Amino acid sequence: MVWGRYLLTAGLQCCRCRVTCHVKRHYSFLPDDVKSLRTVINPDIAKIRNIGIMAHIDAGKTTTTERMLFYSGYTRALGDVDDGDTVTDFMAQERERGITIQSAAVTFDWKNHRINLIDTPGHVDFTLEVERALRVLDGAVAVIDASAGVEAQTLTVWRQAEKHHVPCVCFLNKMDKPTANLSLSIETIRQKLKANPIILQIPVGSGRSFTGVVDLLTNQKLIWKLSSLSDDGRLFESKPLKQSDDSDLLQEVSEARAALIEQVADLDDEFAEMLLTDFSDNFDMVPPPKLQEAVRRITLSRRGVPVLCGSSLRNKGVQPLLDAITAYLPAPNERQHDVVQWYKDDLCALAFKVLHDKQRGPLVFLRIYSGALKAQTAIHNINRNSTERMSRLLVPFADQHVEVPSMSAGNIALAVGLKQTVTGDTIVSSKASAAAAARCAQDSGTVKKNGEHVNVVLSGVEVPDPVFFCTIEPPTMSKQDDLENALKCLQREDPSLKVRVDPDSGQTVLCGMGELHIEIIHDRIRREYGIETHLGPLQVAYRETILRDASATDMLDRTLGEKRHVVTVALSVRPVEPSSPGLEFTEELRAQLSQEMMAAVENGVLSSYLQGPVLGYPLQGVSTSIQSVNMEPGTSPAMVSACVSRCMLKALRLAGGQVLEPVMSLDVTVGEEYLGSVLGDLAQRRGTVREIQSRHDDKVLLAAVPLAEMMGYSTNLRTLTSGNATFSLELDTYEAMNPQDQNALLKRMAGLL
Ligand SMILES: Nc1nc2c(ncn2[C@@H]2O[C@H](COP(=O)(O)OP(=O)(O)OP(=O)(O)O)[C@@H](O)[C@H]2O)c(=O)[nH]1
Repeated sequence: MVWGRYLLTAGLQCCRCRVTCHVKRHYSFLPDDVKSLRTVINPDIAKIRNIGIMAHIDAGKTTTTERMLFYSGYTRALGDVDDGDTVTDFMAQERERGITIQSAAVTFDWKNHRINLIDTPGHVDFTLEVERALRVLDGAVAVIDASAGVEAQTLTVWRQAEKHHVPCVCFLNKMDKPTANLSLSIETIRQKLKANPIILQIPVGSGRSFTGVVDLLTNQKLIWKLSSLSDDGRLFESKPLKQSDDSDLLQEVSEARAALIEQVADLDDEFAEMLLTDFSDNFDMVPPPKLQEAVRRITLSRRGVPVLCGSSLRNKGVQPLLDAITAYLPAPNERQHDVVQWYKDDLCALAFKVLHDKQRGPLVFLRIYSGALKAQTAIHNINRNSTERMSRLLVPFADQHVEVPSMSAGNIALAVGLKQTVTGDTIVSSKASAAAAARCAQDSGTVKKNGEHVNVVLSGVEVPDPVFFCTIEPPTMSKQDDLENALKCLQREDPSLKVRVDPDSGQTVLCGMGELHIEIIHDRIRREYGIETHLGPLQVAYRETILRDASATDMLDRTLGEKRHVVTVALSVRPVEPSSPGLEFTEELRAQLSQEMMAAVENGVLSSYLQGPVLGYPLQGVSTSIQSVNMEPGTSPAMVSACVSRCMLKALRLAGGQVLEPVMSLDVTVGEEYLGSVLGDLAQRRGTVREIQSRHDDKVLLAAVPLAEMMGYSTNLRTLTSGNATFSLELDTYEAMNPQDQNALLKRMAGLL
């Protein structure tokens, strides 16, 4: 049986209604024709779309993904986030909490195209997951709640997509809500995302009577006549707009289509020229495929963003969204990736995610940029300078995996057996291949020779600094090794989780991106590794800086065994902008010191930046200038480092310390009647209100609040507003604490409060 979408043209007998249809009806596939996972093969690269879905929390990413899987024939029933039975949210916590934590890669086919789709989490604690996904994707769908317009997290993710030059399509979801507003949503795309929306569809009906859309390219009306709430929306009518249709709709469509043609002509010279040459009499006669090609060029160059609308939950508008993904978003070979050219047809892949599977060990998600990956072969990891063997190769289908013998460029694959590879590593076929690529890069003359591997390694994923930390203890000392192993595995999966040992207490410390992040890690250790751990109180990752310039000198004279080590150091420290370089040597010193001694001095300075003079938090905004380093022959680099560190401590103490606290930007959307209580609560949390916006009956509160005051905020907000508020929190900046607050913190830390 052929799968894919059926088109029953006028006059054919429709298999569902058993009557002769006079309109075109579209089907995703026949009712019992569920796609077999075994049919996964390597597709033509031009037909691959590596796509991410990004959005604000609760905008409907998971629901939309589920509908895509269903309409493309990979699932038999519609998953529902509210019932906890979706395919992509497969971790136990995800099902229980109804939110997406880990990006699950999903592969499916739509109209002869292979779509590799990554469902990305909307919660700010998991921003790194989004960043990782964007690094390896070629295009993205931004799902926006049409009743809210662009919200905070969409903006954050959009900026990340811009950074990686990822072309996007917007899907205005939840058009079935009475408060859905197309023009408001479009305006927020313009205002907040600073993007150029290209409206490709006009909704038919609004709120509960939203029944479908008019496609402005073809003037076709796509209507989902759902007979009941359980109707799955596979069947929809597609018929041309007629003069007998509602006159307001006809007028709206005519104006929107004219505006679309004008806008596309403004943005695309080729289209403008064709319009003036061939259709100057009547622009409206321009053939839909020509319009589509121009919209594609505009999308790929990010001069504009196609906008579609629908309601995933009510099963309307998802099939046209899939069509738009294949029509407007780029194939892998239409994207430029930094170092890939040097590998030509040799393998070059990026590990962008690691998962731990109890049976199979680490599973590494790889984006293949060039060449092919074959099961049961050795690969070379350039970052670790190691060669390891890949036992099996899988195609990820949410929590199921289909085994394949090989995968070609443009695809996303899951490798089994790679024990050393971590997120961000570049994988090639052999050491010789990496060397050949390096030679090729150097011969081209366009790349400087700055280190053996630098030019041939794909840029990895930026990991933000964690803002929260807490101690973690196993139930008994006998479980310490198990805990260390669990944390090692979790860290390989999640580079935003940091683990360190407190030098004073010897306790293990977890550092994460937020309360929820740490809570989830704690939960996973219990569920997946069977260890009941105890978490200490959650603490804020403060930083420190200095208040003024200061200089110091120090001398170290120590005899170890037979050897005498004598070194004298003079240096000065000064406060600078956080982005300024943290260490300067005079020209004279550069000439005088060997490479080894320079590195030893640098070590001494950098290690003292890890512990500030006030409370021992890492330092930022400090620059050190080394004035002199004099040593007697035979002095070891370790002694030089030790002397520099001691001297730094003196200088930093003289310079006076200042604690910096992380300040978050907070967005709260709340019903108007609860605004007063939310504002009152914020005032008690040292919050500063920046703006209060109106959105329908809701208020959107934008504020800055110190992270230290945000512990337990979600529970508190829920109580204050009886569950009628949502919020998002994002690190904004580090700010100097005022003397009163700093004193209170010092006392608290000393156990005096
Ligand atoms: N009215 C309406 N509700 C929707 C629609 N799509 C999704 N929802 C509801 O919105 C809520 C959030 O949907 P999800 O699909 O979990 O959203 P998400 O963006 O994946 O959420 P996170 O994974 O937590 O970021 C659920 O209660 C859905 O039932 C829609 O088209 N209309």
